[in-house]
Amino acid sequence: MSATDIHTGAVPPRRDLGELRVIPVRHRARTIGTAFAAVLLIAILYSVLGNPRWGWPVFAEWFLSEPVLTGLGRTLLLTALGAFFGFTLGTVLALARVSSSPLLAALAWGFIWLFRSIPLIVLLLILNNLGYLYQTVSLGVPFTEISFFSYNTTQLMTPFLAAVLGLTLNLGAFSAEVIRGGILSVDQGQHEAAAALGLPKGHQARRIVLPQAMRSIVPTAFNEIIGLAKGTSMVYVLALPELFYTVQIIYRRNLEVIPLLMVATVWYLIILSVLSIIQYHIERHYARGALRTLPPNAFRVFFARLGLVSLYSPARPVSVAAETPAPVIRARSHGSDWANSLPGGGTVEIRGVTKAYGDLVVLEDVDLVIPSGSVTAIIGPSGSGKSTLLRSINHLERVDRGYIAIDRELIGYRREGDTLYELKEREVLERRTDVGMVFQNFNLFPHLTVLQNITEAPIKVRGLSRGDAERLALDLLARVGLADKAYAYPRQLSGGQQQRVAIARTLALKPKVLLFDEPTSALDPELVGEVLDVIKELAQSGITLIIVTHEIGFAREVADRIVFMEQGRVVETGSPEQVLNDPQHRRTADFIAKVL
Ligand SMILES: Nc1ncnc2c1ncn2[C@@H]1O[C@H](COP(=O)(O)OP(=O)(O)OP(=O)(O)O)[C@@H](O)[C@H]1O
Repeated sequence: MSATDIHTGAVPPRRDLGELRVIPVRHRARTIGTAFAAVLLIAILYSVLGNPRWGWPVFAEWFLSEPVLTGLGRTLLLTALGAFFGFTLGTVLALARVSSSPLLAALAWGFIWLFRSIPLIVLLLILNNLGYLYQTVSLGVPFTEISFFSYNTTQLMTPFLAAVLGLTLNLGAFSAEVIRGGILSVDQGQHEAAAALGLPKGHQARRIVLPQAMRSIVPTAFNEIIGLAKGTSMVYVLALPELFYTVQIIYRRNLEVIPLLMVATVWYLIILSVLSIIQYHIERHYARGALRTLPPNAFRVFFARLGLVSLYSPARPVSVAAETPAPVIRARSHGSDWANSLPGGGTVEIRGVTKAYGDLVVLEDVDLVIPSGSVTAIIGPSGSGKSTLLRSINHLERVDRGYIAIDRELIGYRREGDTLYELKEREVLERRTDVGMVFQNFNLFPHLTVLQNITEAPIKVRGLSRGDAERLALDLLARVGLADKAYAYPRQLSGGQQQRVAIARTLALKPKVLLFDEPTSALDPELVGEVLDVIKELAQSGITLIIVTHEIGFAREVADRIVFMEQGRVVETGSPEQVLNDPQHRRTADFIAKVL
């Protein structure tokens, strides 16, 4: 660019820029490192291929020979069976470890402790000698003559069965801890959201918790499987001719030790490479929703290395929409099927509710009746027990004294005279579906698309067909202004959009009562309005709304009644004008003066 250009501010013609040559910065250390790597590689290749003692002709003779391939087949079969049964056992043990039954958890812990302590080789030898300890293996009713079957242990426990059993027990114990680590890594909010939607425990584990846990399970699990594939060589102690034992037999006869060890090594390298590719794809599968953009698949990485394509496809969002064409969404707003089929609001009765965490009394003798179809805002200082009260309404928290009923039906209990019997999990889940809950942190399921988030509970809990559930979900998404986001994953949405999806998800169960736990406090100020607008519209729908909020202006605008809580007690209730403009208690007045 000339000096005149600078003074006049004229932009140089485009072709001038095109003619400029770009010289990338030189990294001297990187160049030396690359040269060193190249020399090292050449030296290794020269030493391996140039030294006749490696015996490559013998390697070539045996690499695809029948006994080696038979041994390889056995290694692969042992790996597959050990991995399948080992991880199945590991999953059961991990679920037992995190279960609320102390005995079950202790039993699982004992199993893991024992089988992680015993070296695999010792375990295999014990199993191989089981016939010495127990002559027969039988199944029957203890202390009676009844027997369903009985086998001779020595005949039953073949070397192959002992190998599969030993590898299964060993991998089961190690993988249980890997799986438990994965389960613990899933946010508590995910469990709560699933429970609040009334999803049964088994379904929660299968559809919500385990798929998310897989992200941290898969890398370590593959380490275990690779260890297992190599660990199968340990079954030589059972004289079972898998890959390693087969080459041992061959080199003892022809004394070509190194070439035959190379045969085994190269096959193990191939197994490991295949497992690594499988691992990459499984990790990629479970990354759906966890990342805003999926990592490229292995083929793309390969072709990108060759410079044939770019590593990432241009601006292609991770959404099913990219793979499945989205159906035409017919937005039906007011007067839709959904709105017409609402069950109407429920009356919430909270009677003498008291709850403590250890010595800390969080709720003390709370008495409230919230009429059907009303909008109640609960306000109060931090730690006053607002969220705990809300969570007690749908039995996410168990109260110590008193009871909570919706339309005269207790949520977590059955009443007989003066006694309350706690309901079974299934019954609690059924009743809970009348009470929807929207959380502060949205708690959407990140591995499911927006549509799947909404349809999960209606299909599982309400028994809707997939088609009906999807129609309902699309209708609700249109109502909250997100019809075009049905096939996106939650992480691809803004906070405000995520919260609107969470509201739609809750509405899909057609609850009588809707609980909002500070629905806007995790949002940036400019996103608060869009969520509040949706809640304002819901206030007209006839559903009973109970909102814990710090948005006093919003509470004034939308609520019929305000409840002020402090130190676990209801201090004052009344219309917004009364509580906010003319509070009866000094503590209410102090709080309002501080927040307004
Ligand atoms: N699981 C728990 N274990 C022990 N203490 C708890 C537990 N959950 C809540 N608490 C305590 O109970 C009290 C009430 O908590 P809660 O979350 O209901 O208050 P809050 O009024 O909703 O507060 P905030 O407005 O800050 O959310 C707090 O002192 C809190 O530390």
